Amino acid sequence: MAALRTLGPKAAAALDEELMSTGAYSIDQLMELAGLAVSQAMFALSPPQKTPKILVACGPGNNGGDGLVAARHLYHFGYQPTMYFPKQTKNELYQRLRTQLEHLKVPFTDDFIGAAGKSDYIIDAIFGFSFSGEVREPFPAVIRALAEGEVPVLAVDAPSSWNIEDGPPKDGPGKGYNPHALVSMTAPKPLVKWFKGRHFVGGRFVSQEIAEKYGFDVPPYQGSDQVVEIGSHGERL
Ligand SMILES: NC(=O)C1=CN([C@@H]2O[C@H](COP(=O)(O)OP(=O)(O)OC[C@H]3O[C@@H](n4cnc5c(N)ncnc54)[C@H](OP(=O)(O)O)[C@@H]3O)[C@@H](O)[C@H]2O)[C@H](O)CC1
Ligand SMILES: [K+]
Repeated sequence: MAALRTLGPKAAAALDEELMSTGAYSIDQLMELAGLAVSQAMFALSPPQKTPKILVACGPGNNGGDGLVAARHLYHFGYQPTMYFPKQTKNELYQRLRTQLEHLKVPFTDDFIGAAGKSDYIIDAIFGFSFSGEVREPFPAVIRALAEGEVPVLAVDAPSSWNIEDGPPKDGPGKGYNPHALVSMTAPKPLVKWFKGRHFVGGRFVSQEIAEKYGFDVPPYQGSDQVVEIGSHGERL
């Protein structure tokens, strides 16, 4: 079966822009749908009875926002999330997402490595399609720990530190990082060519017309699922 078509970083950013302008979506809505999809991918990988303790690492951009939303849904699914969110922007949306978690008494930690050692699963919501260049502080040690750690990782949209077009870094903290699972938001990015783990697509709200305009495929979602599992490189299963 042919692989789903991929969406490069420029097209992915343009799609988000269109969804938020002529598409009439707000960023809050897109992030809520993305975070819900992440939480459903986590549930499909391993239910809370098996892996209750989830460490959610959030970066400063919208990839991190997806992680904040996912953690709230995971809490309601019965998991015990812990947040690592070292670089919070002043943006009001992120403050609200954080407050919602604080009301649920979801803990925030500054000690990623200590928390990782006590976790059953890690969600990597550090960088998505706007990552570029060398990993800057405070993230190199975190990315190194993801690359070298034993705890399985679910990456949101991209394994953080991977180049969106060219895949895994040849050196630096992300060298050798190949997470256990990936959930691509809306469509796989070109980096999936190098990905080896379990792979889901989420974002069940985009019309066929928009998918055609941007040159990607709407995957075969089932029932009321917000995610569908596909092959590592985007093949239909
Ligand atoms: N429909 C959808 O598919 C949706 C997907 N969403 C998610 O949004 C991300 C893309 O979000 P964006 O805000 O554009 O960017 P990122 O989160 O990927 O990253 C931006 C921040 O990362 C920092 N950054 C970038 N490069 C580096 C680096 N080399 N070292 C350290 N930090 C880096 C950058 O920080 P600054 O310090 O420079 O400000 C940015 O702040 C997409 O992947 C999806 O997960 C949305 O939820 C909407 C719907
Ligand atoms: K990520």
